[in-house]
Amino acid sequence: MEQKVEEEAESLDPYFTFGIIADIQYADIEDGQNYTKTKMRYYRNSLQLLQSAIKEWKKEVCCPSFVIQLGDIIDGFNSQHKTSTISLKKVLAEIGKIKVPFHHVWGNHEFYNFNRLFLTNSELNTTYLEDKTMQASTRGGVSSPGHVDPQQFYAYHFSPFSKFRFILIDAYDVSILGRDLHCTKYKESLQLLRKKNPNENLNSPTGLAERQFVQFNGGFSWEQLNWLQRVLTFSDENKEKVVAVGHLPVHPDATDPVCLAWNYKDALTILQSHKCVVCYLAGHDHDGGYCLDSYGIHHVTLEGIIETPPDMNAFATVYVYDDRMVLHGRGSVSSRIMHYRKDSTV
Ligand SMILES: Nc1ccn([C@@H]2O[C@H](COP(=O)(O)OP(=O)(O)OC[C@H](O)CO)[C@@H](O)[C@H]2O)c(=O)n1
Repeated sequence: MEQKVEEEAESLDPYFTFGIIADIQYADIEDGQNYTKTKMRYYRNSLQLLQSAIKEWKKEVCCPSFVIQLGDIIDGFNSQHKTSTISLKKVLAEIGKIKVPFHHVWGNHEFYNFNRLFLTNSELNTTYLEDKTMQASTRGGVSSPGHVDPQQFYAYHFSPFSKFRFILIDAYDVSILGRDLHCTKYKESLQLLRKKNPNENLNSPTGLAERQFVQFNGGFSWEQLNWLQRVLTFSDENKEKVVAVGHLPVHPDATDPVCLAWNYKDALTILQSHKCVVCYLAGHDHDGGYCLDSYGIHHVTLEGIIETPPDMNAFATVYVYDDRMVLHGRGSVSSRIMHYRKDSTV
């Protein structure tokens, strides 16, 4: 497969290419195990792996047009060590060494370190890269970038090439992470989480029928889902191909169920009801995952940098063509050829 992917990627000129990387979770602390003690986490080395991914992307014949950082850029331990700002600066300095735009997704570790107001005013808010041409018709109710209300959600879309659109969605819109304790969304999220998870430790999935209802996950508000509907309707009508992106996976066959978004079914139903959608990219589950759903949408959950041993790596370059995307994985990321669904628009 590896050789075929490289041959595929080099044989034709792609429309454009882009990089993907997930769960860097940098912290200047000793290596340690994950909560369940099944995997090592290499907190310092994650910065080196980011560096080598950037070197590789810079060396590519066709330099990526942009990179999507799928969330959890620094680890929650930074908060305890009071190193959140310095660690973020270090990671962003590395990212600054490649002159292509990074689109940043927000994951649970962003909220362990920062609140929404901080994130909104930080370099991790990349809504300035959004496509403004259809803003008025789709963004309804959401303030313009720079004045984003932290009570709202962090979601936007952009079109890097004619007839292709990427939509970043906010899987912590409904969540108790990052929200002010007094706001309605926090109170409603806590109420929902407590209803679904009777454990004293709300991070524990023990005994749950719906294992995704843990504190380290979140979900999508109806306001955001309606916005998503409107963007996808535009893309259908405009005969575009859409790649949706979020920190949390939305298909149970592409992840350990404990990593799914709370109301993943609502998001999935919407994505599947629009023939423009060809792919969904996520992070969060460090083991990674993949499935092609019954509607022909490719669900890629990218392996996490944080649990990737120092002598390996985990990132990818995606080559986009008229009939397929070729994902060239590095290290623990499998390469794959992802043909578009037959009914997708041309
Ligand atoms: N069974 C569990 C699992 C975790 N916790 C606590 O929840 C917080 C978040 O966990 P963490 O593993 O750090 O989250 P990641 O986003 O890095 O990884 C998500 C998936 O696990 C990856 O596969 C943390 O405070 C844990 O201690 C818990 O209490 N009980």
